[in-house]
Amino acid sequence: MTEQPLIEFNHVSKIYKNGTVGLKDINLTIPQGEFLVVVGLSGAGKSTLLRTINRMHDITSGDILIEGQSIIHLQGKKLRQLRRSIGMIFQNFNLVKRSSVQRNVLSGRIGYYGTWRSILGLFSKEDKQKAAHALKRVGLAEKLYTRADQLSGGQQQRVAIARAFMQDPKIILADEPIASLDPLTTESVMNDLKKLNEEFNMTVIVNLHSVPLAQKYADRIIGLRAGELVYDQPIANVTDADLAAIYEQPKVVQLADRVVAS
Ligand SMILES: Nc1ncnc2c1ncn2[C@@H]1O[C@H](COP(=O)(O)OP(=O)(O)OP(=O)(O)O)[C@@H](O)[C@H]1O
Repeated sequence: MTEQPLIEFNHVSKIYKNGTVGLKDINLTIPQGEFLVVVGLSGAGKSTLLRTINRMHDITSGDILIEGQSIIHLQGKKLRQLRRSIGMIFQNFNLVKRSSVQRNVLSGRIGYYGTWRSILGLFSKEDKQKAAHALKRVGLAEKLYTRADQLSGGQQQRVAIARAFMQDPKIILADEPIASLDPLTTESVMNDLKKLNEEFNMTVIVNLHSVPLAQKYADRIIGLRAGELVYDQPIANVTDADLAAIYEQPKVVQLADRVVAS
């Protein structure tokens, strides 16, 4: 008997209002606990793919299932529950810069609180302890009361990872999490994501431009090109030549596009 995948894309297409094709007939299954890396040229649809999983973007056709349940029509409480179970890491960290690190990390718990308690910031003692623990995990225990904008980019991204951890998510979506970081910091951020994956069996889906990092961290690599899934292999089968092919510039088409666009 095959195990039910955690996430399933069935013939998923996304066309933006202006007619741009974001995703084209994507069929994909992602098992629980996988560290999946999505690669592809800029504009290939990587962010779109990620954002359909937590319904930041709605799809045009097809279906997306999580644990066998379609998510595409979820509303209200059910949608909030879905989003609570999915942590998101952004390229630009998305912290509240003028708030303390503690407050930023605690905000990962908001999905578990009623509206008023969230607005008033009345977090429980347990959650404050959990926040301290989450920060310790990413090596920032001593920064609890520091303002977020006083941290380096790498530290801010690690706070964002601690915030995602606070959600107790099943899935972590990371959209170019290291794009604005130096190589050393990059490794620590990727290691933090890998730890969540290995220690808590969280499913991690990361959009990356760096081929070496994709090869170092992924269990499996998928490639997108112009919204289509053009590559899908477990890491053991991935070759440099495959990855180079995904990143090959479609020169003729691009030149033609520019002429049309100019
Ligand atoms: N809100 C939007 N409205 C219209 N088109 C969009 C929108 N967001 C993305 N697109 C287009 O959809 C396509 C896929 O974009 P997407 O951001 O998913 O690509 P990407 O692979 O993540 O690119 P990058 O690596 O540059 O982040 C692109 O052609 C992009 O211009």
